[in-house]
Amino acid sequence: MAVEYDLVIIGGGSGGLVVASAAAQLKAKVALIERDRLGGDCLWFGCVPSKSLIHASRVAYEVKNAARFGIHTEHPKIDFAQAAHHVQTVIKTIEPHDSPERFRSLGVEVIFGEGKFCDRQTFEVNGRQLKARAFVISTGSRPAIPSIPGLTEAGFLTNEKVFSLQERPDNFAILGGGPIGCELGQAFSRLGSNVTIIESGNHLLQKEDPEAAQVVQDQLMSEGIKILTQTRAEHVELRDGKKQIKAGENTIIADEILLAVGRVPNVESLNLSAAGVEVGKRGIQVNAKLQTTNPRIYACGDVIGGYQFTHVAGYEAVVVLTNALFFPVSKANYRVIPWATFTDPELARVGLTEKQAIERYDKDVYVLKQPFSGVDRAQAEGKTLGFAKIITRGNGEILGAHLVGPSAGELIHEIVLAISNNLKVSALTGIHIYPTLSEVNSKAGLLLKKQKFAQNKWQQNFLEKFFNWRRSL
Ligand SMILES: Cc1cc2nc3c(=O)[nH]c(=O)nc-3n(C[C@H](O)[C@H](O)[C@H](O)COP(=O)(O)OP(=O)(O)OC[C@H]3O[C@@H](n4cnc5c(N)ncnc54)[C@H](O)[C@@H]3O)c2cc1C
Ligand SMILES: NC(=O)c1ccc[n+]([C@@H]2O[C@H](COP(=O)([O-])OP(=O)(O)OC[C@H]3O[C@@H](n4cnc5c(N)ncnc54)[C@H](O)[C@@H]3O)[C@@H](O)[C@H]2O)c1
Repeated sequence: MAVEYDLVIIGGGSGGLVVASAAAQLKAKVALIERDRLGGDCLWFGCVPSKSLIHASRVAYEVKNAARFGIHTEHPKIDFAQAAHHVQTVIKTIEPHDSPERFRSLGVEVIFGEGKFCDRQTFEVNGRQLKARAFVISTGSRPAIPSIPGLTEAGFLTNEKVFSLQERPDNFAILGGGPIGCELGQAFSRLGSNVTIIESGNHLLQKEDPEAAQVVQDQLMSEGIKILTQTRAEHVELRDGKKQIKAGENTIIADEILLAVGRVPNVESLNLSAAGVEVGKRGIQVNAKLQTTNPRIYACGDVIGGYQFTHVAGYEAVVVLTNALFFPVSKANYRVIPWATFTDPELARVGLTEKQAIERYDKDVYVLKQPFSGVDRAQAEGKTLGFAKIITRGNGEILGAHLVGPSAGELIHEIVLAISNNLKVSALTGIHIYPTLSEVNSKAGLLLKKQKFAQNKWQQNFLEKFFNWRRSL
């Protein structure tokens, strides 16, 4: 059956934009359907605004704490509206890269509208029926809204509204202590809000190495953030213009509530059943080739409910691109997926946790832990909190790494490169520039040999005897 398009992409965010631009540059006929603005969560309500706000708040913190370096300043006066303006300026500067004009100039037909599938090969939008050889669903996710009595009536913020605030909430309650709750909790606190984070799990950052997560949790608490773990908000009530949250034994009075309790996939309006596309608990079901249950329809990014990161959506987009345009032979490989939470200290991870490694390799697991306090550059900058923890096997195979400390999100890439290329941990021990923070990796890498030597009594005895004998000659 003749079709009008090689590819129709639904959703123009981190995943969809990569597929659209690459496919058009490969001369395929491509339509990109977007119901709102191109750019997706990352540009408008996610990575870009959050990292911009975090930067402003970090400057405030550094100024406030400059006296330890002999730099005495007035207590910083925080103009929240100007910090919010910085956030919007960064978005505006990056936006042209994701603009409809740019995509049209690349040859993509950009269609604004919210459509739906009519059958397995047709998508209808703005009254037009688009037939394509293949489709890509990259409609992302939205914040999960827990059903808490009184919450809707009292009002709440999500990541879609929080970056538009022009006034700092004096008392700010955050439900959820994942990456959004921790990053924004610390940022708002450093900009002057009294922050309370309510987390149902037993510690913040549940997906991280617990010891590394504890370093972040302790730092947030030391900055004055109130953290309630193993606690859920049960009821919210608006009283005298304030939101009163009942959570276990606690009553929290807040000017604003931010919801950060996870995500749900954007699938409802797509009429996926007409196309034979099945949706599971976390999102659209896909196989390793990122084909849905209709093999001509692919899906990538947050909507499939896997690793919900911009760089993963971009990676999956490339797998989808080659499969959807040519032959479906490419498989997504999630062996080496790094990510970072941009709190201060940052927390970055790749690969297995210690617990997962022990479950898989039992006694053949070594934990190489190097604190930042042993890195001279960290001392010079007064940034000694945290550590690098590299998990290896006895043969030096790197199973995972957890870095918590200054610039952890940058430093992890050396280990990512090593794991991706199947390099042993000894590869990290090559000459590193002194004094740099990246010495944390080389110092951690050296620990495998040290630990093995410390365990090897025979080798120690042998060397002791050898040196005794040589001195006696
Ligand atoms: C506060 C916050 C901070 C974050 N920080 C980071 C970070 O630092 N690093 C990182 O890697 N990730 C971060 N993320 C996650 C990242 O934003 C997402 O993983 C990424 O945007 C997912 O890309 P996507 O293409 O799947 O979805 P999106 O980029 O959200 O794109 C989906 C697009 O589809 C459109 N759409 C939805 N439904 C329809 C429909 N029915 N029809 C047409 N169009 C539709 C939407 O309008 C949107 O434009 C953050 C997320 C949040 C919320
Ligand atoms: N730096 C980054 O890369 C970055 C930053 C922000 C967000 N993200 C992405 O966005 C996703 C969503 O972030 P998120 O923080 O909303 O979700 P999340 O699922 O990662 O964390 C949500 C937290 O809320 C807790 N929770 C769930 N229900 C609760 C309830 N009713 N009361 C209290 N706590 C509850 C969970 O235990 C969990 O710790 C992340 O998983 C990540 O993929 C990435």
